[in-house]
Amino acid sequence: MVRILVSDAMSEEGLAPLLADPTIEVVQKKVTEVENELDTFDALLVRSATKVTEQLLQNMPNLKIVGRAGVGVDNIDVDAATRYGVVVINAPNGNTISTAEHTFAMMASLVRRIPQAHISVKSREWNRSAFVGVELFGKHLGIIGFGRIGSEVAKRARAFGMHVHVYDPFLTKARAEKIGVDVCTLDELLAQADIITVHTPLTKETKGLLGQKNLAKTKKGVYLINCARGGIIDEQALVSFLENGHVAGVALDVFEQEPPGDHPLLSFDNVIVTPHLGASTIEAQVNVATQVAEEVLKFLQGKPVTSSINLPTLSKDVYEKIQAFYTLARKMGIVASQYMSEPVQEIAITYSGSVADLETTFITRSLLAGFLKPRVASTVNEVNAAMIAKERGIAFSEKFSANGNDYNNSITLTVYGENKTFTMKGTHIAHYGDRIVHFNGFAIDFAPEGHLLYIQHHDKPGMIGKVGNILGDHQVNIATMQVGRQEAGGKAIMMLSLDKPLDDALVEILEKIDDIDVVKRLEV
Ligand SMILES: NC(=O)C1=CN([C@@H]2O[C@H](COP(=O)(O)OP(=O)(O)OC[C@H]3O[C@@H](n4cnc5c(N)ncnc54)[C@H](O)[C@@H]3O)[C@@H](O)[C@H]2O)C=CC1
Ligand SMILES: O=C(O)C(=O)COP(=O)(O)O
Repeated sequence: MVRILVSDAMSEEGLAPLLADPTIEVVQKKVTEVENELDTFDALLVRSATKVTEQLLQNMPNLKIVGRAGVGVDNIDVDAATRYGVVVINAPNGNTISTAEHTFAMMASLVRRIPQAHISVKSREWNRSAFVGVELFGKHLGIIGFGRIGSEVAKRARAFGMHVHVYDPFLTKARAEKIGVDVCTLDELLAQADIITVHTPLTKETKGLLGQKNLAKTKKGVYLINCARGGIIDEQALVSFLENGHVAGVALDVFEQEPPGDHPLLSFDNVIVTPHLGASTIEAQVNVATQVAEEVLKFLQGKPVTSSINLPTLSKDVYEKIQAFYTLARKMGIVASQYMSEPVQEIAITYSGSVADLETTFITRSLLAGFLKPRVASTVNEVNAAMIAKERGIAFSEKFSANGNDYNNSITLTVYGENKTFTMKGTHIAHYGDRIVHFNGFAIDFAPEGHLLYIQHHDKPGMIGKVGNILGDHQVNIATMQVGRQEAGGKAIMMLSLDKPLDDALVEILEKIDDIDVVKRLEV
């Protein structure tokens, strides 16, 4: 039974695909309420409240995937998740509209002082002159971060007759022109805007982006809005610009610490606040929960996920095309790693023929994961394979060749070890399966599956018989056997597929046979 922990409040409707699956048990409890069973969960679903720290990941050794029902993953230690081989996915667009609408609600509330007026009337006052606002029409709106939410805010601002200026260092000119916004530098935006709203992720670059220095470049009387992440506008700097009257008003949905406690910002009359409500609509919550639930389900069924933070993303079409090679590559990695039982410095992969035109990132990661699996104690998979290879000083490279060299497609793997170099070539044949067609310099044809026994020997009459007899005497049945040689009477190999794995004693007996040079068990 697969166990999924849902540790933040999530829409039941969105979680329906998981709740309906009889092979899945969904536990809707906080991490602190299930401390004794953390090691039993396969998946963890969170919003922004649960902090997925390295410590939590360590306490959840069975965890395979973290699903963030929302956009920001700053509450998740993605690097640590990657190291532990845990996939992190999010729901990148399910709450875009809700957050853009909330930003607009905050903007209108800010310039018309609606929250303050509301409190006043509820306190039985009727003071119309105290709440004179300004129009949005004709004002200059500066949007910092022009992704999903920023661009939805821009559309609404234009409908309100605002002039929109955008700063986003990653925005392409073509996209900006298509949307018809004025793209400017940060300094230009700061100098022109009557209202500034931030819509970036919280990163090293954006933390404190609107701090002492940049706030000083804004117009006196500027309004500021943060419905993105606490800390993009530096809270301490903000306090001083409110105190000196430079900033006319601030709307905050997010805080450096949530909840903010008794923060000095909360005592300013012209600071309006909401408790991180951008995504809190029925629609957004159904959307994000549905997105992560469907993605987690796909992942658990071994299908590709499309919104992963730490894996290359794959469409269903691409996945279907690469699937066969993905499996072949994994098996080749496992075989090569066992054959090369020595330290390895480099792995070179050449994709030839039809496979060379495919998205090979995943195939390479699969091969690396297969190669590293017999060598590392921790979980290794497509998420962390490249990172672990790097940590272990194993370089890897990919080459592509349109020519399949007698095969419609092939993957050639060369492993450079401390003492020797090993090469193998595999191909996938439709309706036939995975075949290894070159092994260690020998042309051969075997399926990389099950309990394999590789023997390198001198090409002499009777060698196959000797091996066959010994295995037979020890009740080891040979399922298939392939042979190859470089030249008559020269070096030759046998690749046997056995019905059960060989024990050490039998390997030693085989090694002692005259004219046998190498005996290797390969378990795939
Ligand atoms: N208040 C709430 O409940 C919600 C908050 N959010 C937050 O809103 C923010 C934006 O979300 P989306 O628009 O969905 O993300 P997005 O990824 O679509 O857009 C972010 C944009 O920021 C830009 N950017 C990155 N670094 C920048 C920098 N140094 N300067 C200027 N621009 C930069 C990127 O190029 C990108 O265009 C995120 O921080 C997200 O976590 C999202 C949903 C709900
Ligand atoms: O999606 C995001 O980035 C959000 O900030 C929404 O957070 P929440 O899921 O409401 O805790």
